[in-house]
Amino acid sequence: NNVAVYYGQGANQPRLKHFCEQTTSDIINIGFINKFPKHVGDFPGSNFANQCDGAFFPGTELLSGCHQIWQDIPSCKAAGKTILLSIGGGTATAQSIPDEATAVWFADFLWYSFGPYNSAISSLGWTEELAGLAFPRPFLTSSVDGFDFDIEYNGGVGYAAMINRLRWHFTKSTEQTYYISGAPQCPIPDAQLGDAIANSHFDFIWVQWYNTGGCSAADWVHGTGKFNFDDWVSVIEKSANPNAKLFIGLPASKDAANAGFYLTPKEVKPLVKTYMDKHPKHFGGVMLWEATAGDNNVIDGSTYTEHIKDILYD
Ligand SMILES: CNC(=O)NC(=N)Nc1ccccc1
Repeated sequence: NNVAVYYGQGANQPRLKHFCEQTTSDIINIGFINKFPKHVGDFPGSNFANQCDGAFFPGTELLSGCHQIWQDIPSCKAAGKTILLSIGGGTATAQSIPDEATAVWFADFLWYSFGPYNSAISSLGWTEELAGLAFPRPFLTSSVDGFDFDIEYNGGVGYAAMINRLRWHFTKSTEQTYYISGAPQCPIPDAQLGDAIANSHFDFIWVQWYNTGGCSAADWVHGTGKFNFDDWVSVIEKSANPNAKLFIGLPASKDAANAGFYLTPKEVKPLVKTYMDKHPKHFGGVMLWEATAGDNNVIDGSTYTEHIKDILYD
């Protein structure tokens, strides 16, 4: 079982390698690509909070000086971490995919800009003169292991096409395995990712069981509502990848989510044990929002993230 954490939006967060030097997290979602292309040829935009140097590729909202992330990804991969680039996030309230052509363009952009470096297609010193001729490399020669879809608004159309295009790129690249993951909210069907989950291949689904009362992890602990892990297993079994792994998404500290959703490690343990044992085939582990909050939430001398890791491995 794995611990997946989000990185990139933490308050005063340390650089990425701080988390790659720890044994606690296995999958790190770097968030976010928080602006989406409006049409073919348009660039997406990014935000990684205090990381990067504030410079953008000219004429875009895409950060160009993320030297810490560029430097740290190789050591993260060497430490056996899976590094995914997360698209969307809680602030992408006005983002959407207007049509199929833009979905394919967005997928190509992500692949050539953040996937395996190919000097024939992407330029390390991208300038505006190269627009339309070459893709930029925000993390320079470093590449990610796949893409996470944290689509919280205006979803539905376009994401299945985008993911299927990324899958096409994945099959062309035999040098390593690439992954697709998603972070739906707990109500079923998820308005934003339901269509994509049904029609394109996800490897990991980490449900945000901490934003919506009635189906949350806190509901299970408090004996309210209906925590719906079982129902999400059924969704996955009917999806384009019936073997996708299902993770329990949780807030890593009290102030990392809306009031009432945070659970202490003692409260989490029976929940994780119950569903790990009930669904051994689909249970993938726990996702935490987010890395820095978990690191700063020290309980009995261990971080929250360490407590979660221990619960999964005890
Ligand atoms: C993995 N994605 C999220 O956790 N998104 C999100 N909106 N989280 C959140 C952060 C603070 C308050 C409520 C939700």
